[in-house]
Formats: sequence, structure tokens, C-alpha cells
Amino acid sequence: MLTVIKNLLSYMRSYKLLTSLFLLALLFDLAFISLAPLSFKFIIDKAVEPRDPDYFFFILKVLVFTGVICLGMGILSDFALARLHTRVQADLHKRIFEHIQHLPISYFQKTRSGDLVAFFSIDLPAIGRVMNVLLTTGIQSFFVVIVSTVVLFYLEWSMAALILVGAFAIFIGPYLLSPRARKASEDDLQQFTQMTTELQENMKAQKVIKGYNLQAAVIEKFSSRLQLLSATGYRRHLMNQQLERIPLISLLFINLTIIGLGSYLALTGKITVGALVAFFTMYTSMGNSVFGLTFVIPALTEARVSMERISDLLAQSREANGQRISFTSDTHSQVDVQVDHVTFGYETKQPVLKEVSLGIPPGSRAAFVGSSGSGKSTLLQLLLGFYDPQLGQVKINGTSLADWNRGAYRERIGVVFQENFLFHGSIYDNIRISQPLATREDVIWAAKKAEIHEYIIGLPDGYETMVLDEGSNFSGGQRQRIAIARAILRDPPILLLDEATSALDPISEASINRTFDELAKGRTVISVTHRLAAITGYDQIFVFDQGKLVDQGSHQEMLDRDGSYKGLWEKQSGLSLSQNGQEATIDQERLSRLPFFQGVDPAVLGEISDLFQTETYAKGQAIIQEGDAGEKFYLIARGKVEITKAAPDSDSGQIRLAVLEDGDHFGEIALLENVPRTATVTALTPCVFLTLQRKVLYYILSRYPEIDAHVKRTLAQRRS
Ligand SMILES: Nc1ncnc2c1ncn2[C@@H]1O[C@H](COP(=O)(O)OP(=O)(O)OP(=O)(O)O)[C@@H](O)[C@H]1O
Repeated sequence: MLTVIKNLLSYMRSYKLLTSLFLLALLFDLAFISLAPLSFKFIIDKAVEPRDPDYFFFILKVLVFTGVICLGMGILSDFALARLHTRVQADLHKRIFEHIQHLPISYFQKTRSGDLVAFFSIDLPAIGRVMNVLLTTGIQSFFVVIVSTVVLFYLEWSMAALILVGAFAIFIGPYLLSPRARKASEDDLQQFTQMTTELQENMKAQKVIKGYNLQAAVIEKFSSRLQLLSATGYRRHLMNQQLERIPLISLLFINLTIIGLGSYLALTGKITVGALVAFFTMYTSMGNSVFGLTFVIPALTEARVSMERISDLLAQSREANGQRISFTSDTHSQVDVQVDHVTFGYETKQPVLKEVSLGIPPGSRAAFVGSSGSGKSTLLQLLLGFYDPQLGQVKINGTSLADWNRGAYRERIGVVFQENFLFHGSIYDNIRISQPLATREDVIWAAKKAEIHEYIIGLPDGYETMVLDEGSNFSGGQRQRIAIARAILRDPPILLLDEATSALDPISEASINRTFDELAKGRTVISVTHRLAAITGYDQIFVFDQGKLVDQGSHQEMLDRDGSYKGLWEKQSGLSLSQNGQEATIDQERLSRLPFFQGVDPAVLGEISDLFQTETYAKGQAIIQEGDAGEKFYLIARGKVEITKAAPDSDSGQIRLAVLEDGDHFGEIALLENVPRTATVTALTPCVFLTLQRKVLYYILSRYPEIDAHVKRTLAQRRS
């Protein structure tokens, strides 16, 4: 209880005047409430029994006069409390929100969103409640109990002493129960935040849930969650009921004792009738106050849990922020990036980047390429200062990023992520967010560069069109273009692109890449991409494999070197897309590099390449479902897919086996025989595939028995 009061006082510290006004007004109010019952003693003993009307009216006038003053004071205290309450709540909301904004990205990755929401939906209201209850019922009851106790001792000490013993019993029960009650509150809160996290996830996952017909499974999972929540909720309610019930039983016991003893004392003439009536009235008022106090206890227990959660949050370290260096206007276009022996892992013992060193001179264009999961995006996030390396350092213009003022540094960065968040608000505001000083013309200029202007002005509300639900009323490509417009509008000296065109169709992609080329002049551009054709003109390409930098140089230099880049390039070459991105083709040479077609006559390969069909899939769409019949082979002409398998324990969902991208293939066993698919394949970005049906392939091969045998043998070997 003391901790809660101490915390409340610290929240109210900034409002000393308002708090003093409230307490003063409350004091008047309370003085009247607690002393009014004493008037019975004077009315009965000095006016009613001696039949003295003058004295009676005198007391009545005093009562009315002080009553009116106290009523006014009571109203004043209500106003003061309302203001105090809202200001303290607003302060706490702001303080928590502000603190959350400065927490490192890693905090958000390990914290469930339900927990964050609960700070605002559960903890702050609990603090608000206890503040109200303590400052009204709490203080009032406490004050009345103290004054009444003194007056009761003055009226009749023996009965007052009995009440004190009873009061001890009233409080000792809840005191002993409170650790269990607190634990019950904590458990319930934890279950509640887990439920809200699941609920939020469920809302976002509706397409996947419906696409995979998972309704029954998620309802069942949610029901189990609700059962756990009901169990903790039941325990919490029961505890709170008991906290209120135990004092009531003690109160009943005291009532009975006092009635018996009081009447006996009056009967034997040890106290006057006036004193007895005053005693009972006073005692009743005290009893009500004690009763009021019993309501304070559950509120205190809840608030204590919430205050602990909030102070844990506020104790979380903020993002490291060097104070020394920030950009000056003359360094605007001079950003030199050095990565110096950097080792980093999200989990300290599992490095995702190992001893990476590279340099990107000012005004140059660099690309990070490599297989999925090789650490490209992670390095980009280190360049953004989202994480700090465990070993080595990232240097910007020769100074370690740790010494930069991160806010000032990031203000000079334009970044386009793979997934770009759009805020609830107009398209105009969503673009302008990167440059609050931008004029309407600037915003339109950026939108034109990002090739989204024409689309926006075609909408009924144009730039004022509202973005709903994180941008669900726009396509992935449109969202990406809005994000590109944002980055362009910022006019930054350093542009970071993380698969910035992954959601665009090939024509738009080529055209946006030309815009980026144009924008690159005088800036440092760092692009993470798996689409090598887009970066052949870059000054430097860095190739990553399993967290290591394995090759670097220009496109041509690395092709000449026959290193890992050449392998990546060859995988993607020989596949082309029509301008509209709807038709893909594969050339003979590329086909001959597929393991099971190696050594096959070029003429036959020519025939086979004509048999491939183009299939397109939207992001999130299932291409193959585990268990389905397999009759097709897939080659990714463009896009990225995820291969997953149901976990052996059906509750754990899907296990990710691999991520494949441009030039990769899957499903070749289907060319051999119709066996059920052993995994599920889902499009992570919009995808274009070249597909080959077993029946169609075998129709061709049937004309070439030798080749037929060779292909079947190689496929069978690959299967084993
Ligand atoms: N927030 C995270 N917490 C833990 N591990 C992560 C996190 N983000 C990425 N990883 C892991 O770090 C490794 C490198 O991931 P990263 O995203 O940097 O690879 P990438 O080369 O950019 O891949 P992609 O092309 O698929 O985006 C992967 O094994 C990935 O699972």
C-alpha cells in the first residue's frame, strides 16, 4: 500500500497547487462528515432532555451553516480531483508512449503486442481507478476512522477499545490474503495480454486463416486460451471477493458486541442516552468508512501489479544514442560507410554476420546480394543503427555509429523496406511524413517520381484518400510506391533500399529502378536485392553467404572471377519476362543447367522449353499444399517463396524449411511420379513461375527413349 501511495504522490508531484487545493477542500468536507454525528450528544443531552428550544435552534443553525460551506468545499474538491486525475493520466500516457518510442527495435521483437496494448488498456486505467478511490473513499474513510476513533474514546473508552480490537481483525485478514491476491491478479493480467496478442494476430492473419480453412483450428486454440483466462479470472475474482468479504464478517461481529455492551452501559446509567446515540451514530459512520476502505484494498492490489509493470517498462534502457556527432549542412551529400570487422547475432551465441568488413565511398552505389537468410537485411539494419554489433563497428564518415546522434543521423536517411507500413491517415500525410516541411508541390513531385501520382489523382478523393487498416485498401505495389515517394521526398544523402521493388511488376520495377539511378547521383545508395539484373551497373556488389562476405567487386569483375557471384548470376540468367510480367520464358542453355536435363540434346531442350507455362501468384497465396497430388515442376522466374511443413506436434503450426527465389526450382519429384507433396509452398512476394506438367514432358520424351531413360534415372537419383 505504501508503494502505491508513494508512486501516486510521485505522479502528482508536478501538480502541487492542484493537489493542495483538493486536499484543503476535502479536509473541510471531511471535518463536517466526521464530526456531524457528535451533534446528537449536544442536541439530546443539552436541548431535547432539558427542553431548551433556543439551544436546539442554535445547534441547528451551526449545522446548516457549516453544512453549506462543506458542501461547497466538497464540490470544489470534485473539480480539483477531476482535473488532477485527467492530468496525471495524460502525463502517464505520454511518458509511457514516449519511452516506448525510444526503446530499441529488439524490445519490440521480444515483446508481445498484447503486452504493449495492456499498458494502456489495463495498467493505466487500474492506476486511474486507485487514484480516484484512494483520493476520495480512501482519504475520506481513513480520516473519518481516525476522527471517529478519537471521539469514540472521548464518549466511552471501553466500547471504543473493543472497536479497535475488531478493526484489527478487519484488516489482518486482507493483509494476509494480499500476496495471493496479487499473484492471482498478475496471472490474470498475463493471460489477458496473451489473449489480446492472439486476437491481434488473428485479425491480421484473416487471409491466411480463410485461405487455409483454419477457422476450426483457430477457434479451438482460442477456446483453450479462453479456458486458461477463465481459470485465472475466476481466481482473481474470488480473491477480490474474499478481500471484501472477510472485513464484512468482522464488522458484523463488532456490531453485535457494541449493541449489547452499549445498551447495557446505558441501562446501568454509566453513559447518557445522548452519548449512546452519538456513539452509535459515530460508530455507524465509522463502520461505513471502514466498509469503504475494504473496497480500496482490491484496487490497491491491482494497481500495485500495474505500477510494477509500468516501472519495469520505464526501467528498460532506451536505444543507445551518441550525443557527439550530427550532420551539418555541408556534409549533406558526403556519406561514407565503413563496416569494420562486424560480428552480430540476434542471439549472442548465434552470429548472423561474421567478421564482415566493407567500405562504401560517398556518392557510390553498393548492393548486398546472396541467398535468403545470408544476413543482407541484417547488415542494412545495423547501418540504420537498429542494432549494435557485438564485435567491430559501423563507421559513418569515419566516426563510429555509436557516437552519432541517432536521430540526426536517421533524419538524413531515406529508407524503403520490404514491408512498408502505412499509417491511418491520408495518402498525402503518409508521403509527407518523411519531410514535414514539404509543400504540396514537393509531395506531388515525389509521387510522380515514384510513379504513383497518376493513380492517386484517379481516386475520387485524390491525395486525401484515406489509408485504412495499415494500407489494406492498396495493393502491395501501390504501398511500396507510396513508401518510395516518402524516401524520395526526404531527399537524403544516403538511400537504403531493402528489396525496395519486390512488390512491383517488371515494367514498374524497371522504371522505378531508373528513378533510383537518377536519384543516386551525388548520394550513397545501398540496396539489398536478390534481383541481380537490377544492380549490374552498381559500383560495388557485396556477396553474402551464411553471414560471411564471400565476394565483392563490380558485376563484370565478379563474373570474370568465376566465384560465388557467377553462380548466382547464372541461376537467374536465361529466364526472361515479357514487359507486362505475365509471360515468362526460359532459354535452352538455362534449361540444360537444370540437373536432370544436363546432357540432353539441345534440340529436345528447345522443344521442352516451349512446353513451360507461365503461372502468376499473389503475395501470400499458396502454390502447393502439403499432401496435394503432385504433377507439376516449378521454376521461379521472379519472386520469393517459402517452403514449410506442418510441425509433428500439430499445435506448433508450420516449420519453415527454406526460402527460394529467382532462378530456384521446386517440385521436381512430380516429374517422376504422382506422389503427394511433402511440403507447402507459399508466395512471399508476387511471383511468376515457369511450370512443366509431367504428362506434357513425358509426351515429348516418349519420342526419345534414350533421353527419357536418362531424365528418369537422374530424377530418381535426386529423389533418393
Ligand atoms: N529479428 C530477428 N530475430 C532473430 N533472427 C533473425 C531476425 N531477423 C533475421 N533473423 C535471422 O537472421 C538471419 C539473416 O536474416 P536476414 O533477414 O538478414 O537475411 P537476408 O539475407 O536479408 O534474407 P532475405 O533475402 O530472405 O531477406 C536469418 O537466419 C534469419 O532467420
